[in-house]
Amino acid sequence: MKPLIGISCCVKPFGIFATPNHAASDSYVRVVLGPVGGIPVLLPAAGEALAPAVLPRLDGLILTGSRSNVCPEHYQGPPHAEGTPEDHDRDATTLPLIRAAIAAGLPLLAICRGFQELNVALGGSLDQRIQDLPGRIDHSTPADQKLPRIRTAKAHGLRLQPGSFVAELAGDTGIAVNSLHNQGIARLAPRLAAEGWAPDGTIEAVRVKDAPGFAYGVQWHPEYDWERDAVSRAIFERFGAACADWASGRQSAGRPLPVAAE
Ligand SMILES: N[C@@H](CCC(=O)NCCCC(=O)O)C(=O)O
Repeated sequence: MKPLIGISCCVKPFGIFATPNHAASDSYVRVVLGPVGGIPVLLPAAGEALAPAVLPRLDGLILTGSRSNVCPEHYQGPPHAEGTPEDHDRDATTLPLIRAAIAAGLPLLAICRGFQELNVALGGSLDQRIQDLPGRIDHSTPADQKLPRIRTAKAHGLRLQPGSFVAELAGDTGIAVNSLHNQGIARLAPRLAAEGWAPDGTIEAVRVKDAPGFAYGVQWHPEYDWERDAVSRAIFERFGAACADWASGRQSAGRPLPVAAE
């Protein structure tokens, strides 16, 4: 049985009345159906009650990227600049969901905003516009480029911790990654180990130090280029293998399985 993979949604206005909808990018659905080898399950931003209800039925969790930003109140940061997009419903859902998933040992892959949520959920903080900090490069989405190029362009290289998860996948070649973010890790959460850095020192990859299984976060977007980039694909294949192991354990341990439709 293929593993069920939770994908975090954002609340986004749709249609002529801009009514709130719960949405996630097609790139996450496709990567779960592809190299992850699972069944995607979109998780609405329905608040903290979602975690205990849904986690026992999942075999893995992806925290997705988004243009919105973690509200600074969650890390005692200064208010965002006027017009900075936020998604309070998503924060209220993913921060407790991350803590519960890690406590349960559920395989977890946090991407971009999800990477930032992982750090905040575990007690870290964020810088809100890293391009304004001395010595830092601009990691944000170039507004004048076409989306395909932004998503697959390699914006900067990464220094990887020898022996770390991504370093094992990248071999000696090292990797270059896309970059679509304004925010970044300021104070690293105590339970996270940094394993990858941009040339300007921005933390780009972390591991949950005391997690029993797969629990990683990346600031870049491997879901945008796994069809052409071997390391991106391998990240999802390793995550999928961890989820498949979790699923087989869940079946054998008799943990709740979705009730088959009548
Ligand atoms: N908003 C945060 C996180 C950035 C992020 O997740 N980018 C993905 C954008 C996806 C899209 O363009 O739809 C930040 O700016 O740091």
